[in-house]
Amino acid sequence: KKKKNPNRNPPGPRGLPLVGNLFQFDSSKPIAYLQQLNREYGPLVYLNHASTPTLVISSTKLVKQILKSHDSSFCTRPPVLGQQKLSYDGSDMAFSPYNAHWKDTRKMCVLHLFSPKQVLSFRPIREAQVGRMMEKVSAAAGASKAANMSEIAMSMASNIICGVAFGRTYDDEEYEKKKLDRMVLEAQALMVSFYFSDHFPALGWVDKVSGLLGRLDRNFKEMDGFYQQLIEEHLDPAAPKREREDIIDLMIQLKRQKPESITLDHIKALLMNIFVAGTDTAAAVVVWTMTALMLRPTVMKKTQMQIRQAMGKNKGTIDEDDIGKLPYLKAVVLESLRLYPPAPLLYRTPVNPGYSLDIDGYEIKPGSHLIINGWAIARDPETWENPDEFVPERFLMNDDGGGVKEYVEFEMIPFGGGRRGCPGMGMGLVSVELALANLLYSFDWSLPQSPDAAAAAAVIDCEALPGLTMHKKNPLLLRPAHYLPPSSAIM
Ligand code: HEM
Repeated sequence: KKKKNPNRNPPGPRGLPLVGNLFQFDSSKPIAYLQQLNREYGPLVYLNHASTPTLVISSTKLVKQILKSHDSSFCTRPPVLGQQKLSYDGSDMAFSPYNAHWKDTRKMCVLHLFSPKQVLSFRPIREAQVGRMMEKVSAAAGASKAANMSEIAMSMASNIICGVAFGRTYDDEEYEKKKLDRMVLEAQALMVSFYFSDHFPALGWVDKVSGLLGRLDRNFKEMDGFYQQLIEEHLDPAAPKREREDIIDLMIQLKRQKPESITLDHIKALLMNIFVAGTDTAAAVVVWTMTALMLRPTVMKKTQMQIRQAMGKNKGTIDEDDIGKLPYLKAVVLESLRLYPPAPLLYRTPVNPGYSLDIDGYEIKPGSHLIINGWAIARDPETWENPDEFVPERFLMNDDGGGVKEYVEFEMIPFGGGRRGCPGMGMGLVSVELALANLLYSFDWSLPQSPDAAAAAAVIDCEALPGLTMHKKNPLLLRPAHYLPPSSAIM
């Protein structure tokens, strides 16, 4: 085994005394910052975040070492104050440390909540919400107006999750819905905020004085009240019967079977995960895929042609049974997930704080935090031919379609990997494919006319907002035109 620098850290930028590289990390543009480091120092970069050694990993070869060979040692999350508070101190799955609770919760979710059978049982919710989305787009087309696809995709994804999680959907203008959206957005921002307490425990008071802890507390109480009310409604024997079982019903049944291991806080924390991890990831995939296609008219044409040929002119609405007949669309979604992963950074730290690891000849110190840069990994030139080009064909079995190849594990990681990989992948993918199939089948798309060239360019630029999920910064405003007469295009 080669030992390049047994006693030295991997390469990285010089830091300042005490704070190290902490304040060099540009959290408003994390991907651009990490890409710059990758270019300058290679696929393994060392950063000193106050006293925490932080490693940035940007190649398939290295990510395999972590998520495959050393997964059991690196499947816990670094503790972050905002995430701990909003997850009821790790009573959830996504931010829980790797422990017996996480193992039980993960098993329960995989077996009962996100199983293929359960995902299938939510199919009517997805199809109904995609239908509502199509009505909105159709109204914009009828009025020859631009549709705000960022808002429309978010509303669809959020209504699917509300239906799945607690059996309710909302109108966009409803007060409750606006309140929920605001709370979830605030929670997401608080989860990635910078807390002095995380890096300099002695300066924890700064978080209090700055008002951050107050905001965190208020958001927690608001969200907690919302979950509490939902659970009470589900427990109320006089409540009207719901059409189908939702996640809260399933959790209540599981709690009855195992009252000692499932508490109300566990149910609430898991609801938080489903809102935070399931809503805007799916919306972001729809928006980035439409953006990618608008930037590449030839691929857009080919995708629409393949869908329209496979579905014929009288399909009306594409349903989930049809998706298997659309290999090119599936390849487009995979290529979009490769180049625009909505959650591009994965976070890990050793399960055992004393654990040290040798990566690529460097000894990684105990207690290090790892940032796995999925954005760079999916562009690794050692793995991909023309990595920066959008080529859906790379996922097809052959030139005539003939089926879609699965991507090779760790060559791209849009759903993460190893034990902490996304358990909602099946549910997320099917919603995204159904939405895109319908949008591309029924409408032709163009950019809104704008006298302002900069505003017009922003519509399909690729600037992203910072956060756990990478959203397009400028809303995607597109003009839809009915490809078929409206009566046959809409259910
Ligand atoms: C297309 C949509 C989605 C994408 C791209 C996505 C992506 C991801 C990624 C990158 C991770 C981190 C994995 C890791 O650290 O290795 C993750 C974790 C997770 N996702 Fe998803 N996700 C999607 C949809 C969903 C949905 C619909 C749900 C639930 C309804 C969900 C629930 C979760 C949970 C609970 C975790 C945490 C798992 C753990 O820490 O054990 N996701 N997802």
